[in-house]
Amino acid sequence: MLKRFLRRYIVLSIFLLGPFVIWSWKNKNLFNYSPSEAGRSQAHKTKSEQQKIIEQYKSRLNAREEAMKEIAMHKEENPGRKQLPRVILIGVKKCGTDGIVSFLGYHPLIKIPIEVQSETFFFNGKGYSAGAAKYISFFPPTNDIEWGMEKTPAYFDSPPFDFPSRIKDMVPNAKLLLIVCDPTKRAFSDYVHERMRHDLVNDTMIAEYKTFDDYVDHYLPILEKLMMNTTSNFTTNPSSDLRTQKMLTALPHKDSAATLISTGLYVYHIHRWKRLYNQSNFLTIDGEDFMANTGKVMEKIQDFLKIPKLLWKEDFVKNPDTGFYCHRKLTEQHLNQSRVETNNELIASLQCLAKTKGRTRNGAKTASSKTLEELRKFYQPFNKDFYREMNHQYNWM
Ligand SMILES: Nc1ncnc2c1ncn2[C@@H]1O[C@H](COP(=O)(O)OS(=O)(=O)O)[C@@H](OP(=O)(O)O)[C@H]1O
Repeated sequence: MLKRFLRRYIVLSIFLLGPFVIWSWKNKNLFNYSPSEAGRSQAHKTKSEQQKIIEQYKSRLNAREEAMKEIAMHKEENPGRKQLPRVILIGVKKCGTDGIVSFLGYHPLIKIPIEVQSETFFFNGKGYSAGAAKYISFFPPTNDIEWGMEKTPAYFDSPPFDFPSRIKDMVPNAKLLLIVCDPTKRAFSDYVHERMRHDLVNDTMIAEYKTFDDYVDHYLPILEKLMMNTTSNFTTNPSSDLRTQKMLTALPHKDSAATLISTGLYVYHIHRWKRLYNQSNFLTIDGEDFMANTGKVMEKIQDFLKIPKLLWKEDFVKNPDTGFYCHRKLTEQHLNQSRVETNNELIASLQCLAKTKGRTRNGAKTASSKTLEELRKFYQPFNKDFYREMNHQYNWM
């Protein structure tokens, strides 16, 4: 069934998109056009150039609508059943996990457990001992072409040390997504999050530390000391440093507040996942890239999952008020717009993340530059090791 569906989608796409691909290659210079910002940067293009581009987009939109109809029909004939998910987003907390899962939720083949706001906390929660039936109960029914998905940001650095095998054993074929980000910014974001939680429910691990400066003043020396005593002493071979990996993974049980800093020591946490997962079933996303180029990253994720690319980069539009990308499905109406919409009209048409997202990254809350600098210095050698380990140059400061 899946093969038949994919075959029809591919044939339809080739039929409708083939001429478009050839045409767009020949007209590369026109390709700065983003209809999601229709009218905003079009002054330099002639009317006929704009018209050509719009017509090409219309063909793509038709192909997408046809694919959506196929999926809806397939869904009607095959309502599916409750089963294990096929995608799990394992973290990292405060790096954009909500953005990934919320935006993927606009894909008609991705099904997330809405009742628990997509977070099951199954593998690191009390329910784990209840087994697969309990886990399955979280997910909406899925058929052969649909993908159940959950995210629990704390999985990445959750104890016990063999935590990844909990997932691998129960859902052996699941694809894992991981989003990492600048650990200094992550730590501050996590602090603000925990502080808000404290103000709301009066129960968090950082209650005593009234400011981020207070928190870092207390905890950074503790972490520095712990890491000084590692065999690798800030450098060289974190993969062989099993003792440190285990020590860091056990930290949440000993002193959970320390995780605001220890979570960002990615190079030590990544190894236990790498032992079980390879590039075909584990995708790591740079959260800074996700924030700056949301649509591009969403396309990359669909490629990795090998699902039809029905979310396009043009479906993500920056909110001029917050600077964050939001979802707005491109339609013919946007292409036909005869005038530039106002900011208010634009904002009203966007599907953005909840207001609890975007507290620190857009500068609404800031930390002292001295504290941030101290943290940056601490993370620097570990970041470098992580870049080397991942064979990717992340541009974190
Ligand atoms: N599109 C978009 N809109 C709003 N916010 C965005 C977006 N993309 C990434 N982010 C950043 O995501 C940060 C929250 O990360 P998480 O969703 O992983 O947080 S959580 O672990 O689920 O609590 C959140 O961190 P804060 O700025 O500290 O609130 C945002 O900076």
